[in-house]
Amino acid sequence: MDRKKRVAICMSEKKFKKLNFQEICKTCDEYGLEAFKLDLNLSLEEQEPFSVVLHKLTDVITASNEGDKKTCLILSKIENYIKTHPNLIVIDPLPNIQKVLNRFITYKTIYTSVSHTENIFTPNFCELVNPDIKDIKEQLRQSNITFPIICKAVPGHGSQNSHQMSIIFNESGLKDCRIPSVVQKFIKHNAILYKIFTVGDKHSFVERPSLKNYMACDLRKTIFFESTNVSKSDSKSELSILDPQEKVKNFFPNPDIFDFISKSIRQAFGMDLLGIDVIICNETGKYGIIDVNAFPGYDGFQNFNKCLIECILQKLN
Ligand SMILES: Nc1ncnc2c1ncn2[C@@H]1O[C@H](COP(=O)(O)OP(=O)(O)OP(=O)(O)O)[C@@H](O)[C@H]1O
Ligand SMILES: O=P(O)(O)O[C@H]1[C@H](OP(=O)(O)O)[C@@H](OP(=O)(O)O)[C@@H](O)[C@@H](O)[C@@H]1OP(=O)(O)O
Ligand SMILES: [Mg+2]
Repeated sequence: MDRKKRVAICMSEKKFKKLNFQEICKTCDEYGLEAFKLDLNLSLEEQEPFSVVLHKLTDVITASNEGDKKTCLILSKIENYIKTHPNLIVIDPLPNIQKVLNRFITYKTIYTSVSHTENIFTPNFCELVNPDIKDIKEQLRQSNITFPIICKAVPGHGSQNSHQMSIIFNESGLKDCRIPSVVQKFIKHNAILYKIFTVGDKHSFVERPSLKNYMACDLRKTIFFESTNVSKSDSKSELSILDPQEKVKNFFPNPDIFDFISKSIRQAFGMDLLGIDVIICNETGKYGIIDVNAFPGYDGFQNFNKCLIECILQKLN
């Protein structure tokens, strides 16, 4: 009898726990596959055979991008292994993961692939590399970015400051821009965020809390915040409470547009496991893509394990 095909899974212990590795093993077994934890500290050859690598190596790749020597060696080992085993299925391919690790590249990729359509956009953005305020003002002008702006760390995943952000309301706040960073125009969206979770050709979406309708203001001080406190399913941030006197007209989300966004982003990034953050502009009703993540938490995605294994099987066949 043929041996079961083996799926090598490689991620942080924290992610293994969240994913519930035992459950994944069970589902794999039901579908005729065998899952095991790949140990990057051992030789990969020693752990053969395996046909698929399923990973969340965003933290490893980011540390390596940032020059950490030990992590560079680990990453080279796996990259060389992939190079010499062209039939190995890697979910998702490492070069494609790089696109979501740098927010500037992420936004450029969205801009050039999906944002030309009528209802979908990515808010105007630019990369800041020079702390000179005159230069920052000029960059904002050239990129057509008006206040308020949101300033984000360049690495979107895995770095210590990936999730530290600020909202800047006026020119005097520009001194608070972290350098380097990516700046994006703030879009008012009635404090509602939609997370589209994609697994291969399937997706679903959930509603989450988000930032309230901030407006430009000459006197207002910069707000610094941790994005991890704002848009989780149980977040109760004071930054999300709409002004009581504000009358808001909510747009009902259109599942067909989410379907289109999921397909377009999957194609543009060449990835199967994606989290896509979308807000609906409360003035135009257009769908703004503000963030793309590799292998997100999938909190609220029904039958995730089954969809994941079906996605793997599709690639194997
Ligand atoms: N351009 C924008 N306009 C308005 N609000 C925004 C914008 N960009 C981000 N936000 C708000 O800030 C939050 C964090 O932004 P973003 O998703 O880029 O951060 P992140 O750290 O990459 O998040 P994640 O936890 O998804 O990895 C969003 O959930 C949303 O509430
Ligand atoms: O931990 P959570 O379930 O919140 O998942 C978050 C995930 O953390 P994890 O890797 O531990 O799963 C984050 O990855 P890192 O930036 O930290 O690499 C990022 O993808 C968030 O977008 C996910 O939040 P979501 O978009 O799904 O709400
Ligand atoms: Mg996000």
